Amino acid sequence: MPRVVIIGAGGSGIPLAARLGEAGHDVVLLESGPASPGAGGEAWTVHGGLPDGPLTWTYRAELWPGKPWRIARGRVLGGSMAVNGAYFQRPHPDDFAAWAAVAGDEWSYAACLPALRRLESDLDFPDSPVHGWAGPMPVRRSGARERLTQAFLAAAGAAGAIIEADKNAGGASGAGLLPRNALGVQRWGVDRAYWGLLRTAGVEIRAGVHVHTVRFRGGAAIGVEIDHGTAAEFVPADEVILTAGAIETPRLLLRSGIGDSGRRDSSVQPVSARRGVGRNLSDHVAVDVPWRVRPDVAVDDLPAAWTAAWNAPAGTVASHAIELLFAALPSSVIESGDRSAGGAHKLRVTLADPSSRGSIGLDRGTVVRYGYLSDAGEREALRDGIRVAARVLRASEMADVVAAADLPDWIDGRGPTEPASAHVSTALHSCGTARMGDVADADAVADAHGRVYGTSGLRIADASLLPMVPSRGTALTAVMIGERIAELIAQE
Ligand SMILES: Cc1cc2nc3c(=O)[nH]c(=O)nc-3n(C[C@H](O)[C@H](O)[C@H](O)COP(=O)(O)OP(=O)(O)OC[C@H]3O[C@@H](n4cnc5c(N)ncnc54)[C@H](O)[C@@H]3O)c2cc1C
Repeated sequence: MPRVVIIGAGGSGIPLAARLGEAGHDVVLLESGPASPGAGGEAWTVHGGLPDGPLTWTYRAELWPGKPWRIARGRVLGGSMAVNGAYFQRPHPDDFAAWAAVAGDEWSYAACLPALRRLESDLDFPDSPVHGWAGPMPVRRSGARERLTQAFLAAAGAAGAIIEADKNAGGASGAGLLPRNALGVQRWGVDRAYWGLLRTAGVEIRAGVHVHTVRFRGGAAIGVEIDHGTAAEFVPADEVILTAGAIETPRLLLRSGIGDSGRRDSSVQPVSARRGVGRNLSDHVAVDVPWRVRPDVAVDDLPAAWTAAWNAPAGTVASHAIELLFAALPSSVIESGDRSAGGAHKLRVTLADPSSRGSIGLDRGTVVRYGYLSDAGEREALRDGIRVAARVLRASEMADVVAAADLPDWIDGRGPTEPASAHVSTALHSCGTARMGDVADADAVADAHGRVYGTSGLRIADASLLPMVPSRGTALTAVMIGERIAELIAQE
């Protein structure tokens, strides 16, 4: 069997490595961060995923020109899934339809459903025909008896949301409990979930090694160069697969001579001039609407940060699709990991189907330029989303839990650019930076199997491939991509 070297042990890389190993490939998985399964902490905190943490990459970013920001991604076995918020929603069938329109039927909902089922054990719906019951990722919904969450769902229903019993069933979008990859307080990232499979499949894992470039002979990838600081090490491969995430995968390509001449590293031999490398960054802009729980309401000692969401399709509450993400714990608790921290809760409003696109660069300064809200229709849609959040928070169904006097003035204003721009951020769901598509499509970097155009023996298998971000969080999508590319390789 050929020797496959996979770069990046995150949401996509670990499932891919495990499945290729199971299929008998000789697999080496290289990870820049340390090998500490479960190192990122518990599922109700994202403390481990904040900038400057010991297990993160920290980048300078720009939400739109002139609006600086800083972001983090996981740098540890498990990648960003080892430090994330642990909500685990499937993409909607409409998201698959949009991907398939660009990349072909191999990315339709029907084609991807076996991978969706194989990756999970849905502990709430084990008998459902659309769910799996024997996969590595445990899926569970919490908040069914939690007072704040139930008030939010009732208010969303009163504001017009369809109530979804199972947000991962692929039905009409609406409001419901969030599926999560956690058991009690324990986050169950890919590092934990696939650990047994990785071991039995004989995958060789090397952590703490940073891959600098892919090396080529002619247009064929022959291995990778590891940067040890003072020395370099060459790791030979029959095939190299990039699963370094939507920021580092395009940067690796640009460092290795793949991309257009203005973007790629000019000091290396050009390999392929596909101009889509580092462009087409698609992510969710977010506005956090702060609100306070009435002083007489006790907040439950919940295992979850985010417990429920309302996914409103385009044309229902705004011209774009909107997600309202409900946190049943105060933000400072979620971000500090300190249960005794008090403060405001946040209802997160995101633009779920953005048309704005950003870019990733090799620059030493600003690496990620999101290019958010470049279009007036998006700004208006986000304002509409904030107005819906205000309606939900002021609904009679929430009156027993929300201290109405503590809602910010700007939710009725003209935001988000003013005065609410101080509350705008990113949901950290980056996709699309080396996207799939037809070879004749000048912006496509890879085919539907992730094979990079203009090369042989080089493939991409992470969210960089997606033509656009799904209308939900991206963690489950990342795992599915790893599973799906393993299936597509088996069919070649
Ligand atoms: C703080 C945070 C919270 C989030 N919360 C949620 C959530 O609750 N729900 C949700 O659906 N989504 C969430 N997301 C998004 C989700 O976690 C990601 O979409 C998903 O993890 C992406 O998987 P990936 O494999 O593409 O990248 P990652 O999981 O980031 O993995 C990439 C891996 O590659 C490694 N790597 C990169 N470059 C190199 C190199 N040159 N050499 C060797 N190794 C390298 C990295 O260290 C990393 O381990 C969150 C993201 C963040 C950052």
